[in-house]
Amino acid sequence: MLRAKSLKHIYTNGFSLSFKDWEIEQGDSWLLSGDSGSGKTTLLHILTGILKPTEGELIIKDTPVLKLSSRELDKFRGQNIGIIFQRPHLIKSLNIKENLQLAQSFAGLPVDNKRIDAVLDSLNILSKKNNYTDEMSQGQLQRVSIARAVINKPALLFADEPTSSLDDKNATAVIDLLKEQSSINGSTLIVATHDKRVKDVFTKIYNII
Ligand SMILES: Nc1ncnc2c1ncn2[C@@H]1O[C@H](COP(=O)(O)OP(=O)(O)OP(=O)(O)O)[C@@H](O)[C@H]1O
Repeated sequence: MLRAKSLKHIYTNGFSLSFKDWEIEQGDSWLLSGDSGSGKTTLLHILTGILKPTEGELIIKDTPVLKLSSRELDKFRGQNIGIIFQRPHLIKSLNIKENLQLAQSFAGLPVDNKRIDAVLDSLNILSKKNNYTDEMSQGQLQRVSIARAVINKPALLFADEPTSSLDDKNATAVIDLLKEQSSINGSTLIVATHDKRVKDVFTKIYNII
């Protein structure tokens, strides 16, 4: 379902990163591992269409992602890829429900309030759907980020260092939640982290050397 071949990125200052080839099958759960500064975020940004690599090929669900126009790419990403960033990317002037409605519209999909309620319920924050982001705790905000990422049932669910700032108990809880949500939504999970505590939970590891 995802094939990355000969990916290479050269930053404007000349710093260059090359990535070994990667094939991801549907239903896999992958750990993207590597030391700090090895290129995990760079690779994650390439695979999610946020960063265009200097060279290489990226096929997701038979679509040559790097050949899409920016408008096509936005739509493709909205429908097929969910991303949980290190910090929540939510719009402060919208409440939680409206943030999720926006994620549906942005992907070119109709607003589906039943779906929004079901996702918020599965994450135990349904009662907070009319709250604004500054009326939520950090843990609740992280669950809203997960809700936003899975709202369109993405084929691929990516998370960038979701546990780095958490204690052992909460780190385990977040990984369990990501696994549960990827299973409910039929998404393939890829978690980038250098957090050694979560390594055992994944069936496959892509190591950046
Ligand atoms: N805009 C940029 N211009 C030049 N070099 C960059 C840029 N962004 C990142 N880099 C370099 O690319 C390398 C990989 O960075 P990246 O953020 O992908 O690493 P990472 O593995 O995610 O690190 P961490 O675990 O510390 O978050 C680093 O050496 C970094 O200095």
